[in-house]
Amino acid sequence: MATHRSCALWSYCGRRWSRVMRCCRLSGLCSSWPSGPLGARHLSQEKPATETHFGFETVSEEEKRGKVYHVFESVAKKYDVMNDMMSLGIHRIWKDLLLCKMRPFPGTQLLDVAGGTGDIAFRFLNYVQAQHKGKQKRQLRAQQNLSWEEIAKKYQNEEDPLGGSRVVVCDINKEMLKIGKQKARAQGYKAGLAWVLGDAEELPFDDDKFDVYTIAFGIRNVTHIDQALQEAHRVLKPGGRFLCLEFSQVNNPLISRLYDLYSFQVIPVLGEVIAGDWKSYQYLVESIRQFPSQEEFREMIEDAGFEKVTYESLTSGIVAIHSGFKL
Ligand SMILES: COc1cc(O)cc(C/C=C(\C)CC/C=C(\C)CC/C=C(\C)CC/C=C(\C)CC/C=C(\C)CC/C=C(\C)CC/C=C(\C)CC/C=C(\C)CC/C=C(\C)CCC=C(C)C)c1O
Ligand SMILES: C[S@@+](CC[C@H](N)C(=O)[O-])C[C@H]1O[C@@H](n2cnc3c(N)ncnc32)[C@H](O)[C@@H]1O
Repeated sequence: MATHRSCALWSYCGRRWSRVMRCCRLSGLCSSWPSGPLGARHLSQEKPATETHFGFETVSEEEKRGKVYHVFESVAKKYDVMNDMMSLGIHRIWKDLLLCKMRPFPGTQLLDVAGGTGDIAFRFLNYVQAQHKGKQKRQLRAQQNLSWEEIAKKYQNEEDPLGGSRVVVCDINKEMLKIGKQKARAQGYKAGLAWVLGDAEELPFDDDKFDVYTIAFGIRNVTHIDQALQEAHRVLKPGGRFLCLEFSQVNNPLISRLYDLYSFQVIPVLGEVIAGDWKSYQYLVESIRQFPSQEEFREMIEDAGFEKVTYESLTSGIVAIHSGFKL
C-alpha cells in the first residue's frame, strides 16, 4: 500500500513537473533545464533522451514514437478483425455507448483523434443522419396539409443529410488511415467526413474549432498524454466536450485475475494466429497495465483545464469513458 501511494505521489509530481517543463519549453524560457525532478543537465548542452514506457519496456521518447508507429502499421490490415475476435464484438458496444454519451446535435463538428480505421466517425455519421431524418419527418408530419408529392419533393431537395454535422478523423498512422478510407468507400460514407494525418500532441487545427473531441483506445499510445490533453482543450470551442474511451482498471479481484489470464495468455496468441504479430498484441496488454486508473486519469484531464470531469466504468472497469468540458 505504502509503495503504491509513493508511486502515485511520484507519478503526480512527475506530471506536475512535466507541465512546468512544457510551459517553459513553449515559452522558450528554459531549453537547458534538467529533464526531471532529479535531472542534472543544467550545465550540459546535449539533450538527454527522456525515458518513457513502451509496454513494460523502458525506452527513449523517440524510440517509443517509432515503435508505436510500427505497431499500428503492422496491425492495420487485421486491426478490425482482431478487435472482433479478441473482444467477441464487445468493443462495438463500448463504441456505441460513447456515441450515446455524446448525443451529437445537428451541426456538431467532431474531431476524432487517433481515429484509426474510422469506427467512431462512422458511428457518428450514422447517428447524426438518423437524427436528422427523424427531425425532418417530425417537421413534415407537423405540416399536415402537404400532399405526398410535396413531401417527396422536400426529401429530394434536402441537400445535407447530416444537417451540417461534420467529422474529422485525425491519426498519426498512414496505414490505419488508408484502411479507414477503404472502409468508408466500401460502406458508402463520403459527405461530412475528412481524414487528416496528424499527431495528438500537436494537432494541425486552429484553436476553438470543434464542438466535440473524441479519442478511443488512442491516448494510451501517446508519448505525452498531458500534452495531448492540452491540445484537445485548445481545439475545442468554449462549451465543447472531451470524451475518451480507454482501457482502465478492474477493481474486482476475481474478474481482475480472469482478465489478466485472458490478456496475457490468450491475446498475444490470437495476435500471432490471426495477425501473425505476437509482439504488437503483447504491447497492447502491457500498455493497458501502464495506463493510469480512472481517478488518476480524471485528475490529468482536470489538470489540462477541463471542467465537470466525470467518468463511467464499463464491463467492471475493463474500459472507462471520461468526459470533460471546456468552459
Ligand atoms: C496493438 O494495439 C491494438 C490492437 C488492436 O487490435 C486493438 C487495440 C485497441 C483495442 C480496441 C479497439 C478494443 C477491442 C479489443 C479488445 C477488447 C482486446 C483487448 C482485450 C482484453 C485486454 C481482455 C478483455 C476482453 C474482453 C472483456 C472481451 C471479452 C472476452 C471474454 C469474455 C473472454 C472470452 C474468451 C474465451 C472464452 C476464450 C478462452 C479463454 C481462456 C482459456 C483464458 C482464460 C480466460 C478467462 C477465464 C475469461 C476471461 C475473462 C475476462 C476477460 C473477464 C471478463 C469480465 C467480465 C465479462 C465482467 C490496440 O490498442
Ligand atoms: C487502438 S487504435 C484506435 C483506433 C480507433 N480509435 C478505434 O477505436 O478503433 C490506436 C490509434 O492511435 C493512433 N495513434 C497512436 N499515437 C498517436 C498520436 N500521437 N497521434 C495520433 N494518433 C495516434 C494509432 O495510429 C492508432 O490508429
